[in-house]
Amino acid sequence: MGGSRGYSANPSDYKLLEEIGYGASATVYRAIYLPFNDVVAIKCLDLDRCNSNLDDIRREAQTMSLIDHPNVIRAYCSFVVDRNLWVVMPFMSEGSCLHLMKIAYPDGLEEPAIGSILKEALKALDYLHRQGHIHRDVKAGNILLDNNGTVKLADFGVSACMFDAGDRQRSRNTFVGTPCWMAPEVLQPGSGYNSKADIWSFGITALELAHGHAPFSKYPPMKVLLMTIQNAPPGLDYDRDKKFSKSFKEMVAMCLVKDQTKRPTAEKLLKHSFFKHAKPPELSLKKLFSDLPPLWNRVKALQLKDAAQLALKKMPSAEQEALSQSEYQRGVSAWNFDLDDLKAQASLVCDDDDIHECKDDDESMKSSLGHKATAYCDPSLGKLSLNREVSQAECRGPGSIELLQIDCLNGKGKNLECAIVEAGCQEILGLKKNGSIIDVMGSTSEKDVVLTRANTVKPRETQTGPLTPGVVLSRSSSDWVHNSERFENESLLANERVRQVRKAPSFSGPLMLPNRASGNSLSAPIKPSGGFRDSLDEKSKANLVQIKGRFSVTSENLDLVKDIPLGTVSRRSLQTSPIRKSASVGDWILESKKVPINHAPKDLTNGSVSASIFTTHLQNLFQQTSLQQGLIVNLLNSLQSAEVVDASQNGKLPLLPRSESNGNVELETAASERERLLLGKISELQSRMMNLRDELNAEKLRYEELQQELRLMAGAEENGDDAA
Ligand SMILES: Nc1ncnc2c1ncn2[C@@H]1O[C@H](COP(=O)(O)OP(=O)(O)OP(=O)(O)O)[C@@H](O)[C@H]1O
Repeated sequence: MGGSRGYSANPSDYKLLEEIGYGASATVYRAIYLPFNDVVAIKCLDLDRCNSNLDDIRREAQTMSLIDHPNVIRAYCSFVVDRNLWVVMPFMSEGSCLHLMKIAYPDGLEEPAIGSILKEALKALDYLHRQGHIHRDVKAGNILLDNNGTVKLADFGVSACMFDAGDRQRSRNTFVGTPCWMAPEVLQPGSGYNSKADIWSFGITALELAHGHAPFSKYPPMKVLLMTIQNAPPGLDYDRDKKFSKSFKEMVAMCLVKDQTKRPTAEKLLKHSFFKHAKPPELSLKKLFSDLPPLWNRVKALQLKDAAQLALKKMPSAEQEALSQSEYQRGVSAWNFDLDDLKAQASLVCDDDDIHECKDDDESMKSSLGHKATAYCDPSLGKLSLNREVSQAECRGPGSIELLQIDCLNGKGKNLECAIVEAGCQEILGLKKNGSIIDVMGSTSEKDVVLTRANTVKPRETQTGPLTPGVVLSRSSSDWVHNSERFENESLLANERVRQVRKAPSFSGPLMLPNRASGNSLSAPIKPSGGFRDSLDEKSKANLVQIKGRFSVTSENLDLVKDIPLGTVSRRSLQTSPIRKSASVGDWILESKKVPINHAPKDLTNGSVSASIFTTHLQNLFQQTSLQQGLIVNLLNSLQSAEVVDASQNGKLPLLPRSESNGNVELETAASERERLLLGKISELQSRMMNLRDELNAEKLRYEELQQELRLMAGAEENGDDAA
């Protein structure tokens, strides 16, 4: 292979210089072809990282060398060096449009520049399509610029062959590509696609150049897949994109039609008024790079930033994901998809902010990918990918990455990422304080910088891996513990649980929860009955009749506590009362056994018992009776108001209507109903009070009788002594 135009296939004829680009499986170097002293670019493809066999690679490289169009990068020659394929190409001194935007135009380019770039790229596509080729990877990262304004479409053939041997859709339902740029028909297996897929990607590239990033670029790939299939096509917004012309918007809309048959061909699109009025690139593009440092320095700065972003992800498990995400964010086209896997993952993705959207996504997936609902709930899928966003800065695409860069270049960076970038950027870019980059970037407001930093230091968590109870609990249980500390009330706890379930990602399938290790264990499952029930001892549980609000009623104390709101009982009374506060959950438990109300001393009449024992016992009894009396009085004092509040909250008593507009009749009805219920309660309480009074009087009588007996016994003893 090779040898065209006199370039040899001898590696020693080339001197590799700086790295000027990197992709999924290739690194691109600036190089000198020594015999001619000519600057070239050499793409070094790591054959070990490619899936295709050498024959496929050779064939594609040959195809590439046959291409002859001013807007398509052609290979001068290609040859194998160790385990690498070297492809020698013309050197494009300003690199790709993506790198250009990343380094200097985070919010996109101006329309005249976009028009020029797109027109040249479209000419390339027109040529390729006429030749029967589909590019399949049209994006800003593959549009190369030279300092004289030349625009060339790159990455044709070789990378496609590297990964899919000429057929992007493989038997395993996997395909490669950069999802944000992919046409819906490419993402949907079996539907087939043709050169119109390039027109869709071309439309996405137009948006990328206009905004600095592709639509949906902040989302993980599986979500992009869903959104591309289900959402309305992206486009230039008539309000947000006011600065762009109507013809530009129209041209984009023509490309981004979901029905591929309705998209124009490249030839037809070239006739659109937007391109008719496009300026020659040498006029509109040169000024874009006038103040920028050399390409290799820009690339190095971007690499440092990427490396720093990866360094931020310290957890080993996150590294792989971060790397993948970084590649994805960079728009690397060799992101490998397994459609089955993606469908499974996509069904589990649920963004906090996008619960609704996610729901729609699922619906769409069901219809567009032919999945049944049960497929999404199948725990056997085994894989879980919670909505993964490595960091806000990363996810917001090149624009936000650039802001971070600005922060660092200005020497304001304080976090790890900035520290690393800061250490290298100034030197790499050869910048002085009044250097061109700083001037260009200095226009960015302080606010943006602060925002970017804040976003970066607060990465959003994502977990990828098998759906195991541990994964679920590690997140939810800590939240639970935190929240249960705040809410003692069982009903509040239940509400909180509902909220947590809503907040948590929607996991489908049964979960085997581990047994509680200890009461304080963070991983302890929350029982449906809540904390209060757990606080009761075994005996209480056995007697448990009802848990009502904050109170338990057991069969032992049923009569005593029936319907009495104890929360209003004074503390002083409670210290010696049968009501105590549960230490664990702060609820009140009534222990009727402590003070047996109707307990009559059985041995009082037994003459063998000494009078002093009787006296102590009777004094205790009297004390308890007095306390009970005090308790009853306290209860009665507080009962009425407490009952009103409690009953109102429980819906037993109708609250008086507050709105005056309800009219007098309604007001009166409610008032009389309320009055009736209150009166009922009062009479019920009165009868209960009378019963208690009777009991108290009986106790008093009994007490007096006992005292009488005591006196008699004492007198008898005295008489006996005298007689003796
Ligand atoms: N001829 C060239 N002149 C200057 N820079 C180049 C040239 N070819 C490639 N590059 C730079 O190298 C980067 C990677 O090159 P390329 O896209 O061919 O690699 P890749 O592995 O195929 O990447 P991708 O993942 O996008 O397919 C480009 O985005 C561009 O910035």
